This record gives sequence, C-alpha cells and structure tokens, in this order.
Amino acid sequence: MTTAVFIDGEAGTTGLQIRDRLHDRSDIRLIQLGEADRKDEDARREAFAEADVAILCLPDDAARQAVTIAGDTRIIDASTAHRVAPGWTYGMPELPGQRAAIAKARHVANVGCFATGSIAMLRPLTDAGILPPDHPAVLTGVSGYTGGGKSLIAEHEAGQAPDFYLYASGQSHKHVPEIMAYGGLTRRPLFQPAVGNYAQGMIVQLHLHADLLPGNVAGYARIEAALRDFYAGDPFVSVAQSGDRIDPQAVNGTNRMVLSVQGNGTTHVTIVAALDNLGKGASGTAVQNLNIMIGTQEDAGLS
Ligand SMILES: NC(=O)C1=CN([C@@H]2O[C@H](COP(=O)(O)OP(=O)(O)OC[C@H]3O[C@@H](n4cnc5c(N)ncnc54)[C@H](OP(=O)(O)O)[C@@H]3O)[C@@H](O)[C@H]2O)C=CC1
Ligand SMILES: CC(=O)N[C@@H](CCC(=O)OP(=O)(O)O)C(=O)O
Repeated sequence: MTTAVFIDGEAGTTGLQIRDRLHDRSDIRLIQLGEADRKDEDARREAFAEADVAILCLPDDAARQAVTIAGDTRIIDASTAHRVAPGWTYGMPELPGQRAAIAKARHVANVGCFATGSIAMLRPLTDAGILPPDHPAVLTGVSGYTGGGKSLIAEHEAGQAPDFYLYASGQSHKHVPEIMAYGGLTRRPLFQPAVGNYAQGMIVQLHLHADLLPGNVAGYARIEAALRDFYAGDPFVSVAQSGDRIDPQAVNGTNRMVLSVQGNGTTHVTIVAALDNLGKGASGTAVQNLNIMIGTQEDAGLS
C-alpha cells in the first residue's frame, strides 16, 4: 500500500529537500502541482483532498491558510506557525513519549532548526534535574544561509551579504517559545543566533557555569552522562567526544545530530549540537515524522 503525500511549497528550499528524500520511495506516491498551479487555491485544495499526508513548507501565514483548505488530511507543518499551538503535536521524536504521540497525530508541527539543537541539549538536563526550570540559559548558534530560505539564499549568492553576522539581537527569535515549552524552561533563555556565508549546516551552543548549578554537583561528567542516557539507542542523535574544532557542516546531507560537551572538565561547560539546518533541522525530521505517522521504518529514506 502506498501513502499519497502532497508537499505544499515543494519548490522552496525545505520542500525540494523533502521531495528528494521521498521521490524514489516505492511506499510513497507524491502528488505534485505544476508551476502554474502551485499557488492556486483550488488546485491545492484538490491536492490536499487526494493526499493521506500533506507537508507544509510555506511561510507562517501561508501555512495557517493552508490548514483551512486541507480538510481532514493529516498535516506536518514545517513552519513556525503551530509549534506551540493547542491541538498540534510537537514533531521532535527524541522527546519522551513523542514518537507515540506523533504516530497517532493528525497535526504535527515540525521542530525549528535552532530549536532542534537547543531542546536536544536542554531537555536531558532539565529532565534529570541538572538544570532547574528557571535556569537562566544562554544559547548561541550559527547557521548557513539556506536557513533563511529563498530570499536569504539569493542575497548571499549575489555576494551581497557579510561573511558572518548576528541577527535577532533583540532577544526576539521566533524559536524561543518552543525552546522554553519543550526544553523545560520557565525562564526565557538568552538566545543569540548568527548566519555564516556558507550554504548549509549549523551549530547551537548551550553555555553553562556548571559550578553554579544547584548543589554544585553538575560536573562535566554528569552532564555528558545525562545526554548519553537520554539518547541511548536513538537512530540519529549521538554524543561525541569533545574536540578542538567543531564544524557546522560536519553532518550535512544527513539526518544526524551530534552533541558534544566542551569545556574545562569542571566549571566552564559548553554543550554543542551540530546538525544540518536542512536535514535534522527541517526536511530530515519532517520525513522522520512522516515515517512515524505512517508506521514505516523510522529511518526510511534517511541516513
Ligand atoms: N530553510 C530552513 O533551514 C528551514 C525552514 N523552515 C521553515 O519551512 C518553511 C519554508 O521555508 P523555506 O523552504 O526555507 O522557504 P522558501 O522561501 O525557500 O520556500 C517557501 C516556498 O513556499 C512558496 N509559497 C509561498 N507562499 C505560498 C502560497 N501561498 N501557496 C503556495 N506556495 C507558497 C514559495 O513560493 P516562491 O517559490 O514563488 O517564492 C516557496 O517556493 C518556513 O516556514 C521556514 O521557516 C524550517 C526549518 C528550517
Ligand atoms: C538563518 C535563518 O535565518 N534561520 C531562520 C530559522 C529557520 C527555521 O528553522 O525556521 P522555522 O522556525 O520555520 O523552522 C531564522 O532564524 O529565522
């Protein structure tokens, strides 16, 4: 039996990457619209009706509108529109109980790219009681320019962008609400993202004064052990040895995320998550969520 999948926004950065991961699969039939129809509401409504699952790869407002014409079709939304919305299941399979919730969900909100790295580092520590919920977390990160979709890609490829720059410096980044909700934080974290003048791949960092954590018991080893316990047996997330150079492009083209605990071994600790913003940060996780929803092997079409 095949599953009919409609990617709304297939011509965009995330949509194309999902299409590439699905188009050779014998268990998936892609419903595709031509250039003339891809933004036509009637054509899209028909495509939704024909699909078992639709994947929205659209700007937030267009994603909200798409839900209104999608009927009963199951949805995975790659945008930020529904990540903390009532009635939506958060599409981060690594979180406790989330695979079972995604498997039966009608509406799945795919996790954001910076949020993937941030929550992956925070949640094992809040669940283990190493970080209290009101911990004043400090997160930084850098992404390749494909993270900003077609418009940012055009700016960089025209040679009009700096080699490196900070943005969202007003502490207003759109991923903060989901980072708090699913990272287990009640206090708003500091989060400073950046863009590098390279296409793809990212790192996210969580900076900790480990000696100031409650009970002063959260040394480097305990933090690393909590991460290893949390991701034991996970198909895509691993904990690596600390190292001098961490390349944001190291896992490009894969659905993997590699965590490592850097620092001086005792007091000053930085946890690092390396992932592909278009892989584990977007399209890879969307396909992983699809696999879970349709009950096929979780890593089908993914490496
Ligand atoms: N890039 C990334 O790393 C990540 C992106 N996301 C999210 O995924 C979503 C898509 O992002 P991304 O692929 O980067 O963006 P792009 O700008 O590359 O692609 C968006 C696509 O949506 C199309 N589109 C816009 N409005 C409509 C509409 N009303 N009906 C049908 N199609 C429409 C655009 O058409 P046109 O080609 O004509 O512009 C474009 O093809 C966003 O919400 C983004 O925040 C999530 C995680 C990571
Ligand atoms: C480099 C860059 O601009 N990145 C995007 C995040 C991409 C992403 O994850 O967007 P979603 O929230 O839709 O998932 C940004 O910071 O707005």
